[in-house]
Amino acid sequence: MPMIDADGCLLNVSVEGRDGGPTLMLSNSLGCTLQMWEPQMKALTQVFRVIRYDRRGHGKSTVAPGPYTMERFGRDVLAILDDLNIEKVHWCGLSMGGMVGQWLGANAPERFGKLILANTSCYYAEPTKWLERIDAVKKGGIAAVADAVIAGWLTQDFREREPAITAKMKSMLLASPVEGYLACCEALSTLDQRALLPKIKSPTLVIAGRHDVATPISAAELIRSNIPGASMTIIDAAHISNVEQPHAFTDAVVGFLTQR
Ligand SMILES: O=C(O)CC1=CCC(=O)O1
Repeated sequence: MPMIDADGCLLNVSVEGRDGGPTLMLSNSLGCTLQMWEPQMKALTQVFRVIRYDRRGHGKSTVAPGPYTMERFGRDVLAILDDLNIEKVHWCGLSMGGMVGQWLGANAPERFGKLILANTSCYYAEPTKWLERIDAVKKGGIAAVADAVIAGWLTQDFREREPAITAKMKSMLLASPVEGYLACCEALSTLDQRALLPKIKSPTLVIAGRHDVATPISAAELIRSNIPGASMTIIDAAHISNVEQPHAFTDAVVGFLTQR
């Protein structure tokens, strides 16, 4: 896996899949590493060259000092594409990954074919929940918020049915570097990309989770209705819909990206 330098921050990047096929870049949710895409990798790598990466402050990437912004995350992605000498990719980002996708779609449209913005938001009307989370993590580490976060990621039904997958997701969250996690929460506490959405011209699919309370269907609808021509699919899942409903998520991604 290459480590790619983005203005002094080393980003852990993985490139797999069909050589010469169209390229799809995947972007993670807060508190997740590139491993969150494992349920999709077998199917996606048959059709696409797939790029995954750990956002700065997460996984094996450098925990560069904050503050972080969506622009910083977007410029990290452009640094990866430049380093790999890739002109254009399709984008699928979940949660924070979808927020970075909004920034890229509006600010670097020539580098992106189609966009998939899953379980995401363009702004938070109530940023206090992020300030409370920052406070709790500063006092008690990620363990202090882990159960509540996991309850938002996966429905109770899924957690009871799939305890091993749930435990794996919780370990991933708990392994997040605290400083990187906090810097991302700070970026979320000031998020407002509403003005960017009408500038997005790429064909866009918005994916929402029927049981997602972190970024509810109303947040997805706000994004869909402000991006010209965007469509929306609702999946029977909570926030991390690609893990909770891997087949429905993969089918939505492949269907949208391969349709003419
Ligand atoms: O981790 C969460 O609580 C949910 C979330 C919101 C933005 C994001 O990336 O994850």
